[in-house]
Amino acid sequence: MSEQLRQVLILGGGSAGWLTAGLLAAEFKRKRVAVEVTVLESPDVPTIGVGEGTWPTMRDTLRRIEVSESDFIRECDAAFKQGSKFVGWARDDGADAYYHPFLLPHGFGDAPLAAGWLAAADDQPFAELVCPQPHICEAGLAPKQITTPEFAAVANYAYHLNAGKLGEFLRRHCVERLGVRHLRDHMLEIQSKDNGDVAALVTREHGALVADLFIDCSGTRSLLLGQHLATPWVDASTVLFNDRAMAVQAAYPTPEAPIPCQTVSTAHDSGWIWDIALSSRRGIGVVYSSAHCSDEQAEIELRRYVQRQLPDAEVSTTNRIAFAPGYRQRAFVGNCVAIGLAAGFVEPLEASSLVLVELAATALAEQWPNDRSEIDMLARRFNEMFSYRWQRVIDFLKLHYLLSSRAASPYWREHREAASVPESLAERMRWWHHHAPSRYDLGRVDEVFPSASYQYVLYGMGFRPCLPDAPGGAVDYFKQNAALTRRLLAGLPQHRSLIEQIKARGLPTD
Ligand SMILES: Cc1cc2nc3c(=O)[nH]c(=O)nc-3n(C[C@H](O)[C@H](O)[C@H](O)COP(=O)(O)OP(=O)(O)OC[C@H]3O[C@@H](n4cnc5c(N)ncnc54)[C@H](O)[C@@H]3O)c2cc1C
Repeated sequence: MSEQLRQVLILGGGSAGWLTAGLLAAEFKRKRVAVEVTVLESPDVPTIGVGEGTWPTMRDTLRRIEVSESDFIRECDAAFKQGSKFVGWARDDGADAYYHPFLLPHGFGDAPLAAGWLAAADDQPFAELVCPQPHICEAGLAPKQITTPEFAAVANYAYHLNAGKLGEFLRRHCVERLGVRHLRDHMLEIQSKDNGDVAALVTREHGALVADLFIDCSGTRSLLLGQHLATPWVDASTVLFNDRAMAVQAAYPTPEAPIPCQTVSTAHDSGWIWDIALSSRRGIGVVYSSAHCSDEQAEIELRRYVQRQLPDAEVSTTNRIAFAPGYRQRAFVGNCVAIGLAAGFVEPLEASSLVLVELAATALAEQWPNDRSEIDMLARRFNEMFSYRWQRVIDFLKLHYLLSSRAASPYWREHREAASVPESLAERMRWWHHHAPSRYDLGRVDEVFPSASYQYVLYGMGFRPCLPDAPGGAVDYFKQNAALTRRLLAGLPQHRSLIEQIKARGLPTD
């Protein structure tokens, strides 16, 4: 007899728990499937409190969850993000900078843009030649106008947001609009069935909570997949060395100060510093490797950066975070699936964590099993897909370190040692000496980082391939990009001004 899945229990009420609850409940509502979604969140264990930069997928995620973009911007102190600016990653003197924007290069796939850029030989950075977004960001402009409907873009965008407020915002929406049940209680132990499936989570106040499927969003503790089921851990620390972070919040100098529309990632001797501009404040943090840098030195780097960028700013106390870079070899075992930090985390570079949450929860919602007999099939597909995704994320992040010429500190030199480079990346690097990254390099649906992202980072970091193609029609696309850039610079509002207008009037909803 088939056992239909009627109850799903999500352990954890951080960003992963609530995004997952929202995506599942909204999909069940659309499909008229009667599945009860419960979120169990401990009053004793705080959420991690960071994770403020997103990927453009977040627009589709919020739209699917059926929230209003204007409300989200108001309530989560959100601002727009059009990509990342990398400062000082290529050279020891720190004077280099390049953009990884969210818009694809203009003419991508239609003309040999990289060959055209090399032939132009006028020192213009690749991203600036092929994409308007670096120019839009440098001018402090927003990616849309007040007349652009919610979630629609003039220039592709993601968000910077307050992680604590996002959880609160999603909780309210999920409970009030999507019928999600919320329990604030601490899980004490896990009960199992004879076949190894989880039967129930035993809580302090509500006793044993049974469900058909359990989602582990318990953060780095990974209580179900890691501790209870002991699924193997894939250690990524030999490839990506960072394992510590410290974060502060800094006030804008004046209420009118511009809001940067990109994440700024600035390299230091043993890691890098993120600078994420919300509408209400900047979130700034240092990421580093404890094997290469003491906590004291990292804090000095962080304070020095804040002092340089925002002299005299009011700065919060420091939030210190330790993490182990890696991921669960299988995130879906029996009737348990891990999403978010419980499934893994490598480091915050390029904001790859929340996007994996969105992809995992969407994959689960869209392929919801009809009964228990389908779970094992789904688990195999899910594990194969996410193992691939983790490997691609690790390769892409490693690329940022591999291409650096920084040589003054062991951290950067060791990042280039062959033993630390995954063979999958080393092989692609050999290929990219004579070919521009293309869809043939990364062929899956929903690649987290598409081949355009590799072009932006490779060429931004100073990698100069020897491409056999003639520049062909690339020059026409460069001219079109320049014309498009002029039009956008003339037509887009200042970022802060748009945020203020949205707060006052809201965006159109169709
Ligand atoms: C330094 C740093 C910077 C980051 N920056 C980014 C970024 O810019 N962009 C990005 O996409 N991601 C980023 N991330 C990752 C991002 O923070 C996480 O993906 C996101 O916050 C999701 O966390 P989570 O919900 O999995 O875990 P958590 O926020 O840790 O939530 C865990 C939940 O589990 C609950 N819980 C734990 N134990 C129990 C128990 N016994 N009973 C009941 N409940 C329990 C807790 O109460 C909590 O609600 C960053 C991570 C770090 C470490």
